[in-house]
Amino acid sequence: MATRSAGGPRASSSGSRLGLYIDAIKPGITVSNTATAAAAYVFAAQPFSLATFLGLLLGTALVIASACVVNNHVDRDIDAKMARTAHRGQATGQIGATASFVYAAALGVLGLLVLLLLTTPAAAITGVVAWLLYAVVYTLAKHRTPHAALIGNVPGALPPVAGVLAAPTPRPADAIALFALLVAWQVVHFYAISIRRRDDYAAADVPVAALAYGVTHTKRLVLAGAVVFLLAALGLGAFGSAGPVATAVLAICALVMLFTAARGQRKDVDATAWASDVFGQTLVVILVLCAVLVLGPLERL
Ligand code: HEM
Ligand SMILES: CC(C)=CCC/C(C)=C/CC/C(C)=C/COP(=O)(O)OP(=O)(O)O
Repeated sequence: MATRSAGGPRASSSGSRLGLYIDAIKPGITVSNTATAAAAYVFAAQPFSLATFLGLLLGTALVIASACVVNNHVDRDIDAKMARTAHRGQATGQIGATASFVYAAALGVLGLLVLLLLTTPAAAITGVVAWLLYAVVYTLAKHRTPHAALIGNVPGALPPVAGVLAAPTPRPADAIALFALLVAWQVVHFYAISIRRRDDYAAADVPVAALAYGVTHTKRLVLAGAVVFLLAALGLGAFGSAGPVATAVLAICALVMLFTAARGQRKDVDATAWASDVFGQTLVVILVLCAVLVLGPLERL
């Protein structure tokens, strides 16, 4: 039977107690997902309200952080077996069940209150739905099926939808195109990760795509994700509020990812190194997407 210390440095700490609690909210994921919500609000809000923007920023960050704490608690056994996650406080046993529960509840309740008081009911409801999908549905599915990636894709694509819905007059086309962009982006992002980290996932018996379908098939899914990203970028220009410059920048990002994805289909390419390149590119692309959304309104002046 699996024990929490197997494969992980149970006795070692990643730093101070505060450091462990910061780590427990997955700062990279919390910050980047919050950024997509905030950027989508700037893109969609006419007129812009600073109070709503700050409420969305804080409320979304707290709700995502809460979901990450729950996920880290449930995942503590598998996290202890993966080199990338073995240092986490819940995996090492330094953050127990009660502390996780209190921490997640405090973050979640505060986040929901901030969203309800400072944004719109639709944005707050989107936050609750995303919390349930990530903290409960994805987290339970991750251990059992490779389709978990597609389930996790939905909450990952909902923060920009919350951003649009926090605007005074949200445009459905913006919400739909941004949702599609994020879904496609995550296909590229996570299927590349599943290849790059496949040994880690194998050690923890997590059935990610690269293990369940094989590396060759997963590479094709990465390529498909890049194609859909291009279509969604064009859709944001054709049906949503993106101007020609914003659309062109996103299309260039899509073409770069497509080119890299296509290069990786060759048999002689080192799959792990290629997947790491793709992963790195997704991080640059999400930054560019946020910048395009923030600067996009300038094109409409
Ligand atoms: C199905 C959805 C997703 C899954 C399964 C997923 C999974 C992961 C994993 C496993 C890593 C660590 C990769 C490594 O170090 O090799 C990672 C990193 C990262 N992900 Fe995702 N991700 C998803 C969605 C998202 C979304 C929606 C965003 C942002 C909008 C995001 C942003 C990041 C960032 C910034 C990192 C690097 C920083 C960090 O490791 O914390 N991810 N993701
Ligand atoms: C408003 C709200 C709550 C939105 C949710 C946004 C969110 C946290 C998206 C991330 C999606 C995701 C599946 C991440 C990977 O988790 P993982 O458990 O596979 O990552 P790990 O292996 O690093 O623990």
